[in-house]
Amino acid sequence: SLASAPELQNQPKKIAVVGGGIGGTAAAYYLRQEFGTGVTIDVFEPGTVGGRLATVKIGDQEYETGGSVIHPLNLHMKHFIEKIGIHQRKDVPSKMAIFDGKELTFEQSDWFIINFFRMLWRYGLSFLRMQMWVESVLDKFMRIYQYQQYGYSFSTVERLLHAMGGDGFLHLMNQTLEETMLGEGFSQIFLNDIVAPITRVNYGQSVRLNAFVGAVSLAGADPGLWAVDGGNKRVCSGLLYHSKSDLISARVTSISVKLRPSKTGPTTTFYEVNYIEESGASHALYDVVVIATPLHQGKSDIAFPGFTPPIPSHFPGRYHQTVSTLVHGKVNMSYLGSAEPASKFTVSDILTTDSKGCAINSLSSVDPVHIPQGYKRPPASEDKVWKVFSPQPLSQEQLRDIFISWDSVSETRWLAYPSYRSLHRKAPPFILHDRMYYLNAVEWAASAMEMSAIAARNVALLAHHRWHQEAGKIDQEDLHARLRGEL
Ligand SMILES: Cc1cc2nc3c(=O)[nH]c(=O)nc-3n(C[C@H](O)[C@H](O)[C@H](O)COP(=O)(O)OP(=O)(O)OC[C@H]3O[C@@H](n4cnc5c(N)ncnc54)[C@H](O)[C@@H]3O)c2cc1C
Ligand SMILES: CC(C)=CCC/C(C)=C/CC/C(C)=C/CSC[C@H](N)C(=O)O
Repeated sequence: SLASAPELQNQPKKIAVVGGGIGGTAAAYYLRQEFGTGVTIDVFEPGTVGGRLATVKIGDQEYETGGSVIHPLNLHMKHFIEKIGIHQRKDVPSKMAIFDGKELTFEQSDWFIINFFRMLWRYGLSFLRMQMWVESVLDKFMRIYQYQQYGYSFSTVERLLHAMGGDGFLHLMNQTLEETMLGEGFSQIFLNDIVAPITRVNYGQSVRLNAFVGAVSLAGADPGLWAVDGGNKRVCSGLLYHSKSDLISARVTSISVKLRPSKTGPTTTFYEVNYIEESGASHALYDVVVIATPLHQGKSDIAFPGFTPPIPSHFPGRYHQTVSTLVHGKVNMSYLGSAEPASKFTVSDILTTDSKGCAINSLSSVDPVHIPQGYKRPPASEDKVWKVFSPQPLSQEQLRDIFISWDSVSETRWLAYPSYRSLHRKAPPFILHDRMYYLNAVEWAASAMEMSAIAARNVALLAHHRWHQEAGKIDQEDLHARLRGEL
């Protein structure tokens, strides 16, 4: 193997990270942590640092148009903001409603006790049982932090999931959320009324996505979600700065292996990264490469000529389109089938059921990325910013249905996350070649900021252990039992 060549026993001299989203910048941060100050880390990013963490300006304020909420137990994201010295956005209490394309079928009250009894009346203990099920998945999920703390890494997404939750987690990847929850005794009505609206707002997909990403989606409706003051993408620029990496504003077009004689005799292998920057095409040699962008149609187009076995530019499976439309205007209460006066309507998140009449996945009143002192979210009677998630761009007619007036519309068409409909096809590997790694393989388990951060730490550890031939830190079984009592 290339990693066993004697000249590789020292530290690598140059590492390339392809992609400057949360995955790539977190990888740069953890690679610096693993390999120390002697290595040069170049991060290639042709667009804005942040990738799918992005904001748009409306009036004088910025609003999140991509990844927006972070779970209170997402420990890497928490660690990043502490390290960078930025803060959580001030919390503005939110209120949820469910819309079936004709009317609001559920509206959260300001009072916890009223919500509790409404849910109990309609769905018995299903709501509480669902929270307990998600908590049990999260409990196992949290094991990854201890494994990573001790330096353990995994060569595939399946091994990583297995280390967290054993066969049970692999089983979640092979079953739909619908099958799993029906099997756990939840009713089809509960799935249609409550679970589907959550999977629709969070992944734009039905309850027939795999049960692992389904659980992550339900966790995305937990209380205590947070965001970063000034915009989530600040984490990416902060990590880039802290990792002391060099940002190269360029698109990588191909990566191939190059052999070079070394001073000591034996030939050394490098990766030649070809890229296009504003001034034209260029290339550079690296010891280690981390790909931190999805290798899928429409997401990136990187050729890997000359590898045996071949590395595809595009792995099987496709990314799901979610269009995020930010509208500054007044919502049309009669579109929501509501007779409530707009001045009293303070719901912030309107989720939708999987019914024919519903062209949108969600409609949310959004707050700016920085919450000014004394800020109160305006009621629906006032002009404010709404975010619509839909599978297709909204037509003028749809806009006229949903809003009575508006003065700005900003549309972002995202190839947002994998289409999780086809059940567990094997995820792509984390290791593409001896010293070339693929972070976004993790998105086939679930796509979320924290998932990219976990994969970033995993590939940095993998790169380090494989460079130094520390096989005992890769793909170890029974870590949970072995580390019990260690922390
Ligand atoms: C609308 C939407 C809402 C979401 N909401 C949430 C949420 O609330 N919470 C949550 O946790 N997650 C959410 N997500 C998911 C989350 O945003 C992603 O999982 C995460 O941002 C992925 O980060 P990444 O760095 O792995 O990939 P990306 O952010 O896609 O970064 C990849 C980068 O690589 C660059 N690139 C592509 N090709 C090349 C090339 N050839 N050379 C060099 N660079 C290249 C791209 O420009 C891009 O910047 C949401 C996603 C979307 C789209
Ligand atoms: C990875 C773990 C354990 C938890 C992450 C939970 C989480 C924050 C999931 C959200 C995933 C996602 C793709 C959300 C998209 S929409 C977000 C928000 N509702 C919005 O309207 O912007």
